[in-house]
Amino acid sequence: MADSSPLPFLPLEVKTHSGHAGCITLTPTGDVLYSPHPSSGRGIFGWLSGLVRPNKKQLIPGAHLIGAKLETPCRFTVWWAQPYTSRTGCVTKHRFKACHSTRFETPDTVAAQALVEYLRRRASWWGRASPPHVAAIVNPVSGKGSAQRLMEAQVLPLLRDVAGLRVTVHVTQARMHAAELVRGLNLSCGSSAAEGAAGAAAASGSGAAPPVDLIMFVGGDGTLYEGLQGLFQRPDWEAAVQCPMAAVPCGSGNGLAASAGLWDPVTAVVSVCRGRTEAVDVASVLQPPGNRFYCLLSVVYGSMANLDIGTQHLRWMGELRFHLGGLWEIIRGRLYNCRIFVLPPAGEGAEPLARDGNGTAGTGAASPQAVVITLPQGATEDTAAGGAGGASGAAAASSGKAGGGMHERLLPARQSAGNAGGGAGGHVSDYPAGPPLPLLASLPGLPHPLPDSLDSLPAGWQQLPDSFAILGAYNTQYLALGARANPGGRMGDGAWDVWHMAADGGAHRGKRASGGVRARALKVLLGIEDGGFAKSPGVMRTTKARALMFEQRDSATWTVLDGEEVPNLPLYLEVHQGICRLLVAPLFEELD
Ligand SMILES: Nc1ncnc2c1ncn2[C@@H]1O[C@H](COP(=O)(O)OP(=O)(O)OP(=O)(O)O)[C@@H](O)[C@H]1O
Repeated sequence: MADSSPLPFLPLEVKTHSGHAGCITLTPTGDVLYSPHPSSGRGIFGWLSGLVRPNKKQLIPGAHLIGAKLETPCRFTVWWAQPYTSRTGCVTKHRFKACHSTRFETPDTVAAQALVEYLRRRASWWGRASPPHVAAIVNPVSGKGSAQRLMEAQVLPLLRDVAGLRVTVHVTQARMHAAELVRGLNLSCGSSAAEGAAGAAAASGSGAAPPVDLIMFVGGDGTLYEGLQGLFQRPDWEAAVQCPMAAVPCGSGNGLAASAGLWDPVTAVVSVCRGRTEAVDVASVLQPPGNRFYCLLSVVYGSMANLDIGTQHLRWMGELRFHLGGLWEIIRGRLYNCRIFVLPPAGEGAEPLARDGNGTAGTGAASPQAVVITLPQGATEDTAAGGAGGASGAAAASSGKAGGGMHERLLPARQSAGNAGGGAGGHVSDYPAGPPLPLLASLPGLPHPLPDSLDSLPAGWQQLPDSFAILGAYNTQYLALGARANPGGRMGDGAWDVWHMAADGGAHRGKRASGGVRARALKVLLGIEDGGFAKSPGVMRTTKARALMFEQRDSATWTVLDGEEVPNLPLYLEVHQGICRLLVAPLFEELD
C-alpha cells in the first residue's frame, strides 16, 4: 500500500470537531495518520474538552480503507472497514463493519477534495484512475420488502458518498423487469450496442449512461436469476458475461450472496470496493418446446422445492420460512418420483447403483428417504404419478399452473423442429442460441419423455434412482444464508453436485418415507446451517454432473431453478464452466 508519489496536499493541517489542531499524513506503509499538535485545544475549554474527548493520534490501516466522505467542502471523515468474524457451526464468516474517523475540518478545500479523492481511488477504485460504474438493480419486494430501504440507508451512502463510486439505481417494477434492465445496460465489457445505450438511458431517465463495470443485484436470488436471463439474451452476451455480477443479500434466501461470502449488505459493499471476482459456472437449461434458461445456483425438486415455493405466503418471515417448510416436509414424510440421468465428469462415476437385467437402475443400493412438503395448489398426494403417463398429466397440470408464461415472454418459445433423432424434446439446435452445448448436442435428440433405461444413451451417462425424499443439484455451497446444502462444492469446477436421498426400494417404493428416512431428513435439516449433515455417513449421497436430464413424475411438487419455478416439463441441463464472473468477498474461500 505504500505510495511513493508526491502528494502535495500532505501533510494536511486540520482541526477535529472538538477544536483540536493536528495534521493528517500517510505513513510509509500507506496508513492514514492523524497526529494532534501539542496543546492544541482552544485555551481552557480546549483543555477541558481534551479531558472529555482525549485528542489522540488516529491510525487507519491503509489495507482497511474504503474512502472518505466530504460532508461540506471543508469537512470530511475517513472511512475504513473493520473486519470481524461470526461463527455458524464449523463455518467462520469473515465480515466487515464500516467505521469512520472523527470529523476533520480544514480551510484548504482544494487539499481536502484532493485527499478525499486520493483515498477513494487508492482504496476502492480497483486500481483505476476514475471510479467504476455500478448498476444497482433493486427489487423492492424481495425478502421482507426492505431492499430499497437498505439500499438507501446502507449501501448507497457507503458506495457513492464514501467510496466515490458511480452508482446508477434501477428499481424493478414487476417480475422479469430485472432481465429487461440488464438487457438495456451499456456494459463496459459489452458491445456499445445502440439498444444497450438507449435502454440504459431510458432506464436511468438521464442522457447517455457511462458504461457499467459491475451489475449489483440488491434483492434475493430470484432477482439475480432474472438478471442472468437478461445477460444471456443480449446480442453481445459473449462479451457481456465478462461483466461481474454481485449479490447484495436483501432477499429471503440469499444463497448466492452467502456462497460468495457476502454475508450482509455492509460486507457486500466492502467487497464491491475491493473488487475481487471469481469465475463461476452457469448452467443452460433447455425445456421443450424451445425455452432456454440460465441458472447458477440450483435445480431442486420435491421437498427442497416445496419448502421454498410452498412457503411463499410466509415471505414476511424471511429465511425462517424455509426452516418451517423443511420441518413440515419431515413431519409429512413423502417420497417423490422423477427420472434423472447424469453425466459425471470424465473419470468420475456416479454412485454405484444396482442394475436390473435390462439396464434400469434399481433402488436397492440407496437407503431410505426423507420427507416432504406443502403441495402445489390443487394437487393432492393421490395425483402423484409414477410413470410416463403420470408425467404428462403432471406436465399438463403444471402448465396450467406455471404456464411458462413469464418465461415464454422472456424467451419466446419456438416450435420444436421435430423429433430430431427421435427425441420429442428436439435437438439443441431447436433452442435459442447461446453458449455451446457440446454434451447435449452429442445426443441424437433430446428424449421426451426420458427413457426408462440407459440403453438409448451414449456411454458415460448414469441413471439415479427414481424415487427421492430429497433431491437437488447445486453449483454453489449455500442455498440460503442459513443453508449450506452443498458443503465442499466448487462453483467454478465445471460440474454441479447432485445431492440425493433416494427411496430404499421394495418396502419404500410408496409415497411415504420410512421412520429411518425421516430421521435422516431431520439430520439434514439440523445440520444444514453449516453443512454438518454431510459429515454423517450415509445421510445423503452426492454425484457430480456436467450435464443432466430430469423429468418430474409427481404433480405434488415443483421444479425450481435458482428459487424460480419452471414449467413441469423435462429439462436438459449442461454446465458452462467459469463462464460468468461473480463478485466475492476479499477473504473468500470455498470450504471443504
Ligand atoms: N416490482 C416488483 N413487483 C412484484 N414482484 C417483483 C418486483 N420486482 C421483482 N419481483 C419479483 O420478486 C420475486 C422475489 O424476488 P427475490 O427472489 O429476489 O426475493 P426472495 O424470494 O425474497 O429471495 P430469495 O430468492 O433469495 O429467497 C422475484 O420472483 C421477482 O420476479
